[in-house]
Amino acid sequence: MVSISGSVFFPLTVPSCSSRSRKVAVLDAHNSFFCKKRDQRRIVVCNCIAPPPYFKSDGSSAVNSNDSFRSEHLSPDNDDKDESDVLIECRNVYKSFGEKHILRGVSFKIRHGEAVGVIGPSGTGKSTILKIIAGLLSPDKGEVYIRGRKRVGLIDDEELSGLRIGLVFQSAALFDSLTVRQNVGFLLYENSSLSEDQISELVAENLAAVGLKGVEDRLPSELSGGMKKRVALARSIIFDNTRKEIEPEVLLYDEPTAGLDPIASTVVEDLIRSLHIKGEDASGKPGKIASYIVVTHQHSTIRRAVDRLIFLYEGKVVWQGITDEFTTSTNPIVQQFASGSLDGPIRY
Ligand SMILES: Nc1ncnc2c1ncn2[C@@H]1O[C@H](COP(=O)(O)OP(=O)(O)OP(=O)(O)O)[C@@H](O)[C@H]1O
Repeated sequence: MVSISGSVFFPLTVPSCSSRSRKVAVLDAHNSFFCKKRDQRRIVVCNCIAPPPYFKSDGSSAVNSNDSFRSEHLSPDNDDKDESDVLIECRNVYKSFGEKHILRGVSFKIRHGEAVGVIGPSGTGKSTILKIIAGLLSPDKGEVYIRGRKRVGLIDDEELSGLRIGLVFQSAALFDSLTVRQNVGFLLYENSSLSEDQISELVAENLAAVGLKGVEDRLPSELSGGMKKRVALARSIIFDNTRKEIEPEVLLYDEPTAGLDPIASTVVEDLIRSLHIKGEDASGKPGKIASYIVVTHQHSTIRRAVDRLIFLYEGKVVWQGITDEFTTSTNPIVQQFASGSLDGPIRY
């Protein structure tokens, strides 16, 4: 799954072992497709490379990732801290669309083991920064480092850095004409040499991890909104487990609970937690996600699904803090956003 300038690339044809597609489709903002030769651009969402030695065997970091964020602060990062567990760093990132200057010097770090929320008013560039981290957009200025290696191009760079980065779209972005099995196993049908049976087994396992069983043969239209999001999560976490390497993975969630009722939101929030290495998935296994970032507007998601918050406003990080500080902060921007007040520095 690769996107450039707002277009998302997906393999186009229905996956089948006998005829692995050599084409990818470009899904534009209006969900229309056109074909593109796969060889023009490699599709990399899940590459499996061993973690560096500073990760413990259980996948957790040897370094306590949260110590530097015990108190809120405006400066994006604590530079005195050990850098060895930094998975992603945005350094002074700028991005404009035409005359719209969206990101104007965004800097932050995501460390191994972190669960981070990115919040801020609408249109402030939250989804844009996720796409830049995922390698779907390139910054106009500034750098993104993936495990200390500067991203030079777009998504292919992940392969060099040994970090799988998955982006879970707000809309779930499932293929309507494919079954749940084909949607979840999509990249494996396309990119692995696993047999259909092996892929089916992995699909069932990953659906179980998100609390879904027996839905493999259904079409997306036969699922509720919450189920679709869970299928999208299963698709994000599935990988070829016959490869020997253990891969750390970062998941980027773009408004995962938007449009869900409060209970369905809670289900998805808990699911996000359970997929994290500090959690346990629905089938009782430890989660596989090393770190994740959630873009959200929902208070419940802020409270339930993340430990640390990054507040974007007018193209910059204006506040960072642990989740508990969000409602007690004396920062007027944060206070206004947390209370939903019309009075304050944020103007609509
Ligand atoms: N590919 C693009 N081309 C032109 N403008 C874009 C593109 N992508 C985003 N924008 C614009 O950039 C701005 C920031 O968009 P973005 O989706 O990152 O904001 P956001 O903070 O995630 O907003 P929201 O909370 O409403 O989802 C918006 O004004 C949007 O219209």
